Amino acid sequence: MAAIHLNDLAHSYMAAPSEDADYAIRRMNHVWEQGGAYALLGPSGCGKSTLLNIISGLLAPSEGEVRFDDRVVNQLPPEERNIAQVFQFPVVYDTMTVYDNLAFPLRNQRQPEHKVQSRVREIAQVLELESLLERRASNLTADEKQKVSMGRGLVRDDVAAILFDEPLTVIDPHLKWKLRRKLKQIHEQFNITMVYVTHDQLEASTFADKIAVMYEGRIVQFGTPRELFEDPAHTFVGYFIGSPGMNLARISLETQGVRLGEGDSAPLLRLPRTLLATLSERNGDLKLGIRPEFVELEAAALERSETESTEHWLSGQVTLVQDLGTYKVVDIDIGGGCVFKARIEEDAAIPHGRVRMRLPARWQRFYLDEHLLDVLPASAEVTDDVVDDKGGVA
Ligand SMILES: Nc1ncnc2c1ncn2[C@@H]1O[C@H](COP(=O)(O)OP(=O)(O)OP(=O)(O)O)[C@@H](O)[C@H]1O
Repeated sequence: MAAIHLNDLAHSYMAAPSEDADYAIRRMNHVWEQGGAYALLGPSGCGKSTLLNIISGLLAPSEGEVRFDDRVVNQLPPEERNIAQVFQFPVVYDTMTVYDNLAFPLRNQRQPEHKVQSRVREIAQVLELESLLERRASNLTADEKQKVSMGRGLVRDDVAAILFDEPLTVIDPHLKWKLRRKLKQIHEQFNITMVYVTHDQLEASTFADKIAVMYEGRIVQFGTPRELFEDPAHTFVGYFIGSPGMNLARISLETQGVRLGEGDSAPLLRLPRTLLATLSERNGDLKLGIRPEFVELEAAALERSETESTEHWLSGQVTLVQDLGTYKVVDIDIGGGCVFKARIEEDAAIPHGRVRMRLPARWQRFYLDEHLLDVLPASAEVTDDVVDDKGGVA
C-alpha cells in the first residue's frame, strides 16, 4: 500500500516537444493518498490513459518522477510496481477456468496452494463469481469476464493501488450500476487506493470520494463532487460537470456593475462596489459563472428570501423549454449574446415570453482567464432600487 506522488510530471509522445500543446501530460504535481477512492474524469484525449499508464509503468514519463511513498519508481517495470490495472476490455485467459485466472497472479508469486485457494475463494465471493469458478473463461459474458479481470487485480494482497481505465465500457447499462457499487464495497473492505478513469460524471461521483478533473493534460481541479459543483475552479469544470453545465458569460466592468456579454444589448448586472474594485484590479479575460440550478426565475425567487430582495433582477426572453423528466431546463436570452439556462422543478409552471430572473449573489462565481477568482461572494450591498438602461432592476 502506498501514496502515489507525481512530482513535476510531464509527458510528450513527441521526440522534441517545444510548446504546451505538444504535451499529453503538462507539468503537474499531484498526490493520490493511500486508501483513497478517486476518479480521474475528463473528455476524450485529455490524457487520462497516459497518466494511468505512467503510474502503472507501462509508459515512462518524459519528465518528472513517480514516487510510491518515498520510493522513486520511474525505473521499475510494471510487474515490480505492485499496481493492478483493469482496462476497458477484459484481459482474461480464455482457455483457463475462472479459478485458474484468479489464481494466476498468486501462482506467479509462487504462493502456497492453500493460500491461493483461500484468497481466490474470498475474491470470488466478493465479486459473486463463486458459481462460475469451474467455467472456462471463454464461455463467460462480457461483464463476467470483466469481473474476472477485476478479481485478478484484487487477488494479490500486496497491490499498492488498482487503476481502472473505463472498466465498465463493455458492461450492459443495467449491470453498470451494480458493478460500480461492488467496486465501492470492495474499496471499503480492502482499503486499497483506487483510481477510476471515466468521462462520465455520474460514474465518477458515485464511485469516488474525490474527483480529479483533467483538461488538456492538466488536473484543473481535485475535489469532492460537491466542491466541483459549487465552486468549479476552472470554467471547464463548470461546463463539464452538471446537467446542463454552468452558465458562463464574458463580463466588462462599469461603474455600477458589469455588462454581461457584448454589444449594445448587453445587460448590466449591478454589483457591490467592493467587489467591483477587486475585479478592476485584475487584468485579463473576466467571466461570470452561475449554475442553472441557482438561477431564480421570478415566481420562484419571490417566494424565497426577502433578505436578498435588494439583489438585481435581469429580464429576458424565454427561447426554449426542455422537459427532461425529473426537471426542466429553460433557455433565457438576456441580450448581449447571452443565453442563460435555468433548471426548474418538473412541476414548476412553464415560463414563456418575457421573464425576470435573479442571479443570487451567493452563487455568482468570477473567473479570470478561466480560473476561479478568490473573491468574496457579492453580498446584498446593492441598494439603489432603480431601473437601469437595459430594463434590469437593481
Ligand atoms: N501512443 C501514442 N502516440 C502518440 N500520441 C498519443 C499516443 N497515445 C495517446 N496519444 C495522444 O495523447 C493525448 C492524450 O491521450 P490519452 O489516450 O491519454 O487520452 P484519454 O483522456 O485517455 O482519452 P480517451 O478517453 O479517448 O481514452 C491525445 O492527444 C492522444 O492523441
